[in-house]
Amino acid sequence: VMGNCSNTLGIPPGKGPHQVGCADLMVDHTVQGSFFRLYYPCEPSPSSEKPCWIPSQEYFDGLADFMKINRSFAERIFNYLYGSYRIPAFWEAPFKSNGKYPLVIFSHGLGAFRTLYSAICAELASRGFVVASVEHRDESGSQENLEKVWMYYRALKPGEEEFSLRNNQVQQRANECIRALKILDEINSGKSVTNVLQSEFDWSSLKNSLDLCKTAVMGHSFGGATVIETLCKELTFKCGVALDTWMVPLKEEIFPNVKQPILFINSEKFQWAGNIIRMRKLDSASIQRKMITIRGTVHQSFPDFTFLTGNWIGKVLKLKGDIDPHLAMDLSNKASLAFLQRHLSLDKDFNQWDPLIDGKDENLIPGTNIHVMSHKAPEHS
Ligand SMILES: CCN(CC)CCN(C[C@]12C[C@](c3ccc(C(F)(F)F)cc3)(C1)C2)C(=O)Cn1c(SCc2ccc(F)cc2)nc(=O)c2c1C=CC2
Repeated sequence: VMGNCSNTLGIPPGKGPHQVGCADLMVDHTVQGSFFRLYYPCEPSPSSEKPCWIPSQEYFDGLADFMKINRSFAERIFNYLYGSYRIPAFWEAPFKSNGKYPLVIFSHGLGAFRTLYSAICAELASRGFVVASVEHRDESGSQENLEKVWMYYRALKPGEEEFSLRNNQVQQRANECIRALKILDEINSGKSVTNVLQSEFDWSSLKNSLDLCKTAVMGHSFGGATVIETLCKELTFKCGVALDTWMVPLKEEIFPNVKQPILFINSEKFQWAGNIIRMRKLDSASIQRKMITIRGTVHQSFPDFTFLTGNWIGKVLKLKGDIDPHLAMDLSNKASLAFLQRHLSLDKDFNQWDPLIDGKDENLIPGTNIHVMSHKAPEHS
Protein backbone atom coordinates (compact mmCIF):
# COMPACT_ATOMS: atom_id res chain seq x y z
CA VAL A 1 0.00 0.00 0.00
CA MET A 2 1.12 3.57 -0.43
CA GLY A 3 3.16 5.69 1.91
CA ASN A 4 1.75 7.95 4.56
CA CYS A 5 -1.83 8.57 3.54
CA SER A 6 -2.38 11.28 6.06
CA ASN A 7 -5.01 13.37 4.39
CA THR A 8 -8.49 12.39 5.54
CA LEU A 9 -9.99 15.56 4.07
CA GLY A 10 -10.94 15.67 0.44
CA ILE A 11 -13.37 12.90 -0.40
CA PRO A 12 -16.56 13.52 1.62
CA PRO A 13 -17.75 10.68 3.91
CA GLY A 14 -21.26 9.26 3.59
CA LYS A 15 -24.04 11.36 5.17
CA GLY A 16 -26.22 8.42 6.18
CA PRO A 17 -26.57 6.81 9.63
CA HIS A 18 -24.15 3.94 9.03
CA GLN A 19 -20.38 3.92 9.39
CA VAL A 20 -18.80 2.55 6.21
CA GLY A 21 -16.28 -0.27 5.87
CA CYS A 22 -14.53 -1.52 2.75
CA ALA A 23 -12.72 -4.67 1.69
CA ASP A 24 -11.35 -6.09 -1.56
CA LEU A 25 -12.26 -9.47 -3.01
CA MET A 26 -10.46 -11.10 -5.91
CA VAL A 27 -11.91 -14.51 -6.68
CA ASP A 28 -9.24 -15.63 -9.09
CA HIS A 29 -6.68 -14.13 -11.41
CA THR A 30 -8.25 -15.28 -14.66
CA VAL A 31 -10.44 -13.12 -16.85
CA GLN A 32 -13.27 -15.42 -15.70
CA GLY A 33 -12.60 -14.26 -12.15
CA SER A 34 -13.98 -11.27 -10.35
CA PHE A 35 -12.32 -8.38 -8.58
CA PHE A 36 -14.26 -5.76 -6.66
CA ARG A 37 -14.11 -3.43 -3.69
CA LEU A 38 -17.04 -3.90 -1.29
CA TYR A 39 -18.39 -0.88 0.62
CA TYR A 40 -20.75 -1.86 3.44
CA PRO A 41 -22.39 -0.67 6.68
CA CYS A 42 -19.88 -1.50 9.44
CA GLU A 43 -19.59 -1.57 13.21
CA PRO A 44 -17.88 1.54 14.60
CA SER A 45 -14.25 0.44 14.76
CA PRO A 46 -11.78 3.12 15.84
CA SER A 47 -8.93 0.65 15.37
CA SER A 48 -9.57 0.31 11.62
CA GLU A 49 -7.93 2.88 9.44
CA LYS A 50 -9.04 4.46 6.18
CA PRO A 51 -7.01 3.03 3.31
CA CYS A 52 -5.20 5.07 0.73
CA TRP A 53 -7.26 6.22 -2.16
CA ILE A 54 -4.82 4.98 -4.79
CA PRO A 55 -4.01 1.39 -3.76
CA SER A 56 -0.61 1.11 -5.40
CA GLN A 57 1.83 2.92 -7.68
CA GLU A 58 0.82 0.85 -10.71
CA TYR A 59 -2.49 2.63 -10.72
CA PHE A 60 -0.69 5.88 -11.36
CA ASP A 61 1.09 4.19 -14.27
CA GLY A 62 -2.27 3.09 -15.61
CA LEU A 63 -3.57 6.64 -15.33
CA ALA A 64 -0.43 7.97 -17.04
CA ASP A 65 -0.91 5.55 -19.97
CA PHE A 66 -4.55 6.52 -20.17
CA MET A 67 -3.72 10.17 -20.29
CA LYS A 68 -0.77 9.65 -22.61
CA ILE A 69 1.73 11.24 -20.21
CA ASN A 70 5.14 9.99 -19.13
CA ARG A 71 4.87 7.46 -16.27
CA SER A 72 7.67 8.69 -14.02
CA PHE A 73 6.58 12.30 -14.49
CA ALA A 74 2.97 11.28 -13.71
CA GLU A 75 3.98 9.27 -10.62
CA ARG A 76 5.66 12.33 -9.13
CA ILE A 77 2.73 14.59 -9.98
CA PHE A 78 0.06 12.18 -8.77
CA ASN A 79 1.94 11.32 -5.59
CA TYR A 80 2.36 15.00 -4.89
CA LEU A 81 -1.26 15.84 -5.70
CA TYR A 82 -3.08 12.71 -4.59
CA GLY A 83 -0.67 10.38 -2.79
CA SER A 84 -1.82 11.36 0.69
CA TYR A 85 -5.56 10.94 0.28
CA ARG A 86 -7.60 8.33 2.06
CA ILE A 87 -11.01 7.06 1.13
CA PRO A 88 -13.97 7.71 3.44
CA ALA A 89 -14.29 4.11 4.67
CA PHE A 90 -12.70 1.91 7.33
CA TRP A 91 -10.49 -0.85 5.96
CA GLU A 92 -11.91 -4.32 6.73
CA ALA A 93 -14.03 -3.00 9.62
CA PRO A 94 -16.47 -5.64 10.99
CA PHE A 95 -19.63 -5.97 8.89
CA LYS A 96 -22.77 -4.69 10.69
CA SER A 97 -25.32 -7.49 10.57
CA ASN A 98 -28.69 -5.77 10.61
CA GLY A 99 -31.26 -7.56 8.48
CA LYS A 100 -30.93 -7.69 4.73
CA TYR A 101 -29.36 -4.85 2.79
CA PRO A 102 -30.11 -3.95 -0.84
CA LEU A 103 -27.17 -4.33 -3.24
CA VAL A 104 -25.67 -2.02 -5.86
CA ILE A 105 -23.03 -3.12 -8.39
CA PHE A 106 -20.96 -0.13 -9.60
CA SER A 107 -19.08 0.05 -12.93
CA HIS A 108 -16.24 2.58 -13.42
CA GLY A 109 -15.39 4.59 -16.54
CA LEU A 110 -12.75 4.18 -19.23
CA GLY A 111 -9.25 4.32 -17.79
CA ALA A 112 -10.57 4.33 -14.22
CA PHE A 113 -10.65 1.61 -11.55
CA ARG A 114 -12.62 0.42 -8.54
CA THR A 115 -11.48 3.01 -5.96
CA LEU A 116 -12.18 6.22 -7.88
CA TYR A 117 -15.90 6.54 -7.09
CA SER A 118 -15.70 6.19 -3.32
CA ALA A 119 -17.77 9.33 -2.61
CA ILE A 120 -20.72 7.68 -4.39
CA CYS A 121 -20.15 4.17 -3.00
CA ALA A 122 -19.52 5.32 0.58
CA GLU A 123 -22.64 7.52 0.51
CA LEU A 124 -24.81 4.57 -0.59
CA ALA A 125 -23.25 2.27 2.05
CA SER A 126 -23.84 4.91 4.75
CA ARG A 127 -27.51 4.83 3.75
CA GLY A 128 -27.75 1.04 4.22
CA PHE A 129 -26.65 -0.42 0.87
CA VAL A 130 -23.92 -2.94 0.17
CA VAL A 131 -21.99 -1.70 -2.88
CA ALA A 132 -19.57 -3.75 -5.01
CA SER A 133 -17.37 -1.51 -7.14
CA VAL A 134 -16.12 -3.84 -9.86
CA GLU A 135 -12.60 -3.58 -11.31
CA HIS A 136 -13.03 -4.25 -15.02
CA ARG A 137 -10.48 -6.35 -16.89
CA ASP A 138 -11.40 -5.30 -20.35
CA GLU A 139 -8.23 -3.25 -20.68
CA SER A 140 -10.35 -0.14 -20.27
CA GLY A 141 -8.92 0.43 -16.80
CA SER A 142 -5.69 -0.19 -14.96
CA GLN A 143 -5.57 -3.09 -12.55
CA GLU A 144 -3.62 -6.00 -11.20
CA ASN A 145 -4.22 -9.24 -12.97
CA LEU A 146 -2.80 -12.66 -13.82
CA GLU A 147 -0.27 -13.06 -11.00
CA LYS A 148 0.22 -9.31 -10.63
CA VAL A 149 0.99 -8.85 -14.29
CA TRP A 150 -0.59 -5.53 -15.02
CA MET A 151 -3.16 -5.08 -17.74
CA TYR A 152 -3.03 -1.41 -18.55
CA TYR A 153 -5.48 0.68 -20.40
CA ARG A 154 -5.07 -0.25 -24.07
CA ALA A 155 -5.33 2.67 -26.47
CA LEU A 156 -6.94 2.03 -29.82
CA LYS A 157 -4.57 0.62 -32.40
CA PRO A 158 -4.46 2.60 -35.67
CA GLY A 159 -7.25 1.39 -37.89
CA GLU A 160 -8.85 -0.63 -35.11
CA GLU A 161 -12.61 -0.21 -35.35
CA GLU A 162 -13.61 1.58 -32.15
CA PHE A 163 -17.18 0.29 -32.08
CA SER A 164 -16.39 -3.43 -32.17
CA LEU A 165 -13.67 -3.06 -29.52
CA ARG A 166 -15.94 -1.01 -27.29
CA ASN A 167 -18.94 -3.29 -27.83
CA ASN A 168 -16.86 -6.34 -26.92
CA GLN A 169 -15.61 -4.50 -23.87
CA VAL A 170 -19.10 -3.46 -22.73
CA GLN A 171 -20.25 -7.09 -23.05
CA GLN A 172 -17.30 -8.23 -20.93
CA ARG A 173 -17.97 -5.46 -18.43
CA ALA A 174 -21.61 -6.56 -18.12
CA ASN A 175 -20.47 -10.17 -17.58
CA GLU A 176 -18.13 -8.96 -14.82
CA CYS A 177 -20.99 -7.14 -13.09
CA ILE A 178 -23.12 -10.30 -13.34
CA ARG A 179 -20.23 -12.44 -12.00
CA ALA A 180 -19.86 -10.09 -9.02
CA LEU A 181 -23.59 -10.51 -8.35
CA LYS A 182 -23.28 -14.32 -8.54
CA ILE A 183 -20.32 -14.35 -6.14
CA LEU A 184 -22.20 -12.16 -3.65
CA ASP A 185 -25.22 -14.45 -4.05
CA GLU A 186 -23.02 -17.42 -3.10
CA ILE A 187 -21.54 -15.55 -0.11
CA ASN A 188 -25.06 -14.57 0.94
CA SER A 189 -26.10 -18.23 0.94
CA GLY A 190 -23.12 -19.17 3.11
CA LYS A 191 -20.82 -20.64 0.46
CA SER A 192 -17.19 -20.07 1.39
CA VAL A 193 -15.15 -18.06 -1.09
CA THR A 194 -11.39 -17.98 -1.51
CA ASN A 195 -9.92 -14.52 -1.72
CA VAL A 196 -6.60 -14.54 -3.56
CA LEU A 197 -5.71 -11.20 -1.94
CA GLN A 198 -4.25 -11.18 1.58
CA SER A 199 -7.32 -10.17 3.55
CA GLU A 200 -8.30 -10.49 7.19
CA PHE A 201 -11.92 -9.68 6.36
CA ASP A 202 -14.38 -12.40 7.35
CA TRP A 203 -16.51 -12.72 4.19
CA SER A 204 -18.74 -15.31 5.88
CA SER A 205 -20.11 -12.46 8.05
CA LEU A 206 -22.14 -11.42 5.01
CA LYS A 207 -24.19 -14.64 5.15
CA ASN A 208 -27.95 -13.91 4.86
CA SER A 209 -27.25 -10.18 4.83
CA LEU A 210 -28.22 -9.29 1.24
CA ASP A 211 -31.70 -8.95 -0.19
CA LEU A 212 -30.91 -9.93 -3.79
CA CYS A 213 -34.46 -9.05 -4.84
CA LYS A 214 -33.35 -5.48 -4.24
CA THR A 215 -30.36 -5.27 -6.58
CA ALA A 216 -29.43 -2.37 -8.88
CA VAL A 217 -26.56 -1.58 -11.23
CA MET A 218 -24.91 1.84 -11.44
CA GLY A 219 -22.01 3.27 -13.42
CA HIS A 220 -20.23 6.30 -14.88
CA SER A 221 -19.63 7.00 -18.59
CA PHE A 222 -18.46 3.67 -20.10
CA GLY A 223 -19.86 2.32 -16.83
CA GLY A 224 -23.20 3.90 -17.75
CA ALA A 225 -23.22 1.90 -20.98
CA THR A 226 -22.36 -1.12 -18.84
CA VAL A 227 -25.51 -0.43 -16.79
CA ILE A 228 -27.70 -0.74 -19.90
CA GLU A 229 -25.91 -3.85 -21.21
CA THR A 230 -26.10 -5.48 -17.73
CA LEU A 231 -29.83 -4.73 -17.30
CA CYS A 232 -30.40 -6.34 -20.70
CA LYS A 233 -28.50 -9.51 -19.77
CA GLU A 234 -29.54 -10.00 -16.14
CA LEU A 235 -33.12 -9.46 -14.92
CA THR A 236 -32.09 -9.84 -11.26
CA PHE A 237 -31.05 -6.18 -11.57
CA LYS A 238 -34.30 -4.34 -10.90
CA CYS A 239 -33.18 -0.88 -12.10
CA GLY A 240 -30.17 1.13 -13.21
CA VAL A 241 -28.62 4.52 -12.49
CA ALA A 242 -26.44 5.71 -15.39
CA LEU A 243 -24.13 8.66 -14.67
CA ASP A 244 -23.09 10.79 -17.68
CA THR A 245 -23.43 7.74 -19.92
CA TRP A 246 -21.27 7.19 -23.01
CA MET A 247 -23.72 5.44 -25.35
CA VAL A 248 -21.20 4.74 -28.17
CA PRO A 249 -20.34 1.12 -27.19
CA LEU A 250 -23.97 -0.05 -27.29
CA LYS A 251 -25.83 -1.73 -30.13
CA GLU A 252 -29.22 -0.03 -30.47
CA GLU A 253 -30.94 -3.31 -31.24
CA ILE A 254 -30.66 -4.36 -27.57
CA PHE A 255 -32.63 -1.30 -26.40
CA PRO A 256 -36.10 -2.91 -26.75
CA ASN A 257 -34.84 -5.83 -24.59
CA VAL A 258 -34.06 -3.56 -21.65
CA LYS A 259 -37.12 -3.83 -19.41
CA GLN A 260 -36.02 -2.16 -16.18
CA PRO A 261 -36.32 1.50 -15.07
CA ILE A 262 -33.27 3.70 -15.69
CA LEU A 263 -32.30 7.09 -14.24
CA PHE A 264 -29.89 9.05 -16.44
CA ILE A 265 -27.98 11.73 -14.50
CA ASN A 266 -25.98 13.86 -16.94
CA SER A 267 -23.35 16.56 -16.63
CA GLU A 268 -23.93 19.83 -18.45
CA LYS A 269 -20.69 19.81 -20.45
CA PHE A 270 -20.05 16.20 -21.56
CA GLN A 271 -23.19 15.34 -23.51
CA TRP A 272 -23.79 15.86 -27.24
CA ALA A 273 -26.83 15.47 -29.53
CA GLY A 274 -25.93 12.03 -30.92
CA ASN A 275 -25.45 10.64 -27.44
CA ILE A 276 -28.71 12.13 -26.15
CA ILE A 277 -30.62 10.85 -29.21
CA ARG A 278 -29.47 7.32 -28.33
CA MET A 279 -30.51 7.73 -24.68
CA ARG A 280 -33.92 8.94 -25.92
CA LYS A 281 -34.31 5.68 -27.85
CA LEU A 282 -34.63 4.05 -24.44
CA ASP A 283 -37.63 6.25 -23.62
CA SER A 284 -40.67 4.15 -22.85
CA ALA A 285 -44.33 4.77 -22.09
CA SER A 286 -44.52 1.72 -19.83
CA ILE A 287 -41.09 1.57 -18.17
CA GLN A 288 -39.92 4.52 -16.07
CA ARG A 289 -36.96 6.23 -17.78
CA LYS A 290 -35.92 9.53 -16.26
CA MET A 291 -33.20 12.02 -17.18
CA ILE A 292 -31.83 15.00 -15.28
CA THR A 293 -28.82 17.26 -15.87
CA ILE A 294 -26.85 18.91 -13.07
CA ARG A 295 -26.05 22.57 -13.86
CA GLY A 296 -22.39 23.55 -13.89
CA THR A 297 -21.01 19.99 -13.95
CA VAL A 298 -18.40 18.32 -16.15
CA HIS A 299 -17.73 14.65 -16.92
CA GLN A 300 -15.33 14.39 -14.00
CA SER A 301 -17.86 15.75 -11.48
CA PHE A 302 -18.78 12.13 -10.69
CA PRO A 303 -15.40 10.44 -9.90
CA ASP A 304 -13.51 11.40 -6.72
CA PHE A 305 -10.98 13.61 -8.50
CA THR A 306 -13.46 16.44 -8.44
CA PHE A 307 -12.92 16.82 -4.66
CA LEU A 308 -9.17 16.50 -4.68
CA THR A 309 -7.94 19.17 -6.98
CA GLY A 310 -7.68 22.84 -6.15
CA ASN A 311 -10.10 25.07 -7.94
CA TRP A 312 -7.55 26.40 -10.39
CA ILE A 313 -6.01 23.08 -11.48
CA GLY A 314 -9.40 21.41 -11.27
CA LYS A 315 -10.94 23.86 -13.68
CA VAL A 316 -8.01 23.69 -16.12
CA LEU A 317 -8.00 19.88 -16.14
CA LYS A 318 -11.80 19.88 -16.37
CA LEU A 319 -12.00 17.94 -13.13
CA LYS A 320 -14.30 20.56 -11.63
CA GLY A 321 -17.25 22.39 -13.10
CA ASP A 322 -18.64 25.74 -11.98
CA ILE A 323 -20.87 24.20 -9.33
CA ASP A 324 -19.46 23.29 -5.92
CA PRO A 325 -18.46 19.60 -6.24
CA HIS A 326 -20.08 18.69 -2.90
CA LEU A 327 -23.41 20.18 -4.00
CA ALA A 328 -23.28 18.39 -7.35
CA MET A 329 -22.45 15.04 -5.72
CA ASP A 330 -25.23 15.59 -3.15
CA LEU A 331 -27.83 16.17 -5.86
CA SER A 332 -26.65 13.13 -7.84
CA ASN A 333 -26.61 10.85 -4.78
CA LYS A 334 -30.00 12.00 -3.44
CA ALA A 335 -31.69 11.62 -6.83
CA SER A 336 -30.12 8.14 -7.08
CA LEU A 337 -31.33 7.18 -3.58
CA ALA A 338 -34.89 8.33 -4.36
CA PHE A 339 -34.89 6.35 -7.63
CA LEU A 340 -33.47 3.25 -5.91
CA GLN A 341 -36.12 3.45 -3.16
CA ARG A 342 -38.89 3.73 -5.76
CA HIS A 343 -37.75 0.75 -7.88
CA LEU A 344 -36.29 -1.50 -5.20
CA SER A 345 -39.35 -0.83 -2.95
CA LEU A 346 -37.20 0.21 0.00
CA ASP A 347 -38.88 1.33 3.22
CA LYS A 348 -36.59 4.30 3.82
CA ASP A 349 -37.14 8.05 3.68
CA PHE A 350 -35.31 8.61 0.37
CA ASN A 351 -38.66 9.49 -1.25
CA GLN A 352 -38.15 12.94 0.29
CA TRP A 353 -35.86 13.50 -2.74
CA ASP A 354 -38.40 12.41 -5.37
CA PRO A 355 -38.65 15.98 -6.76
CA LEU A 356 -34.98 15.69 -7.79
CA ILE A 357 -35.83 12.77 -10.11
CA ASP A 358 -38.02 15.26 -12.00
CA GLY A 359 -35.28 17.89 -11.99
CA LYS A 360 -37.09 20.09 -9.49
CA ASP A 361 -34.15 22.00 -8.03
CA GLU A 362 -32.47 25.27 -8.95
CA ASN A 363 -29.28 23.35 -9.84
CA LEU A 364 -31.03 20.71 -11.94
CA ILE A 365 -32.40 20.71 -15.46
CA PRO A 366 -35.24 18.22 -16.13
CA GLY A 367 -34.04 16.11 -19.09
CA THR A 368 -31.12 17.69 -20.89
CA ASN A 369 -29.59 21.04 -21.82
CA ILE A 370 -28.66 19.63 -25.25
CA HIS A 371 -31.08 20.70 -27.99
CA VAL A 372 -31.97 17.68 -30.02
CA MET A 373 -33.98 18.22 -33.20
CA SER A 374 -37.10 16.26 -32.41
CA HIS A 375 -38.07 15.50 -36.04
CA LYS A 376 -36.62 12.34 -37.62
CA ALA A 377 -34.26 12.86 -40.54
CA PRO A 378 -36.26 12.24 -43.73
CA GLU A 379 -35.99 8.58 -44.66
CA HIS A 380 -34.41 9.18 -48.04
CA SER A 381 -31.55 11.30 -46.57
C1 LIG B 1 -6.50 11.80 -23.75
C2 LIG B 1 -7.11 10.58 -23.19
N1 LIG B 1 -8.41 10.27 -23.80
C3 LIG B 1 -8.58 8.80 -23.57
C4 LIG B 1 -9.59 8.20 -24.48
C5 LIG B 1 -9.57 11.03 -23.17
C6 LIG B 1 -9.50 10.93 -21.63
N2 LIG B 1 -10.79 11.28 -21.00
C7 LIG B 1 -10.89 12.59 -20.36
C8 LIG B 1 -10.14 12.54 -19.04
C9 LIG B 1 -10.14 11.49 -17.95
C10 LIG B 1 -9.30 12.63 -17.50
C11 LIG B 1 -8.51 12.89 -16.27
C12 LIG B 1 -8.56 11.98 -15.22
C13 LIG B 1 -7.78 12.22 -14.10
C14 LIG B 1 -6.97 13.35 -14.04
C15 LIG B 1 -6.13 13.57 -12.82
F1 LIG B 1 -5.19 14.49 -13.07
F2 LIG B 1 -6.91 14.00 -11.85
F3 LIG B 1 -5.55 12.43 -12.49
C16 LIG B 1 -6.89 14.25 -15.10
C17 LIG B 1 -7.68 14.03 -16.23
C18 LIG B 1 -8.67 12.60 -18.89
C19 LIG B 1 -10.34 13.60 -17.98
C20 LIG B 1 -11.83 10.40 -21.04
O1 LIG B 1 -11.70 9.33 -21.55
C21 LIG B 1 -13.19 10.78 -20.42
N3 LIG B 1 -13.93 9.51 -20.26
C22 LIG B 1 -13.85 8.79 -19.09
S1 LIG B 1 -12.91 9.37 -17.84
C23 LIG B 1 -13.07 8.15 -16.51
C24 LIG B 1 -11.96 8.35 -15.57
C25 LIG B 1 -10.69 7.89 -15.92
C26 LIG B 1 -9.63 8.12 -15.06
C27 LIG B 1 -9.85 8.82 -13.89
F4 LIG B 1 -8.83 9.04 -13.07
C28 LIG B 1 -11.12 9.26 -13.52
C29 LIG B 1 -12.16 9.03 -14.38
N4 LIG B 1 -14.49 7.64 -18.92
C30 LIG B 1 -15.24 7.10 -19.93
O2 LIG B 1 -15.84 6.03 -19.76
C31 LIG B 1 -15.31 7.82 -21.16
C32 LIG B 1 -14.65 9.00 -21.31
C33 LIG B 1 -14.83 9.53 -22.61
C34 LIG B 1 -15.64 8.65 -23.29
C35 LIG B 1 -16.00 7.50 -22.42
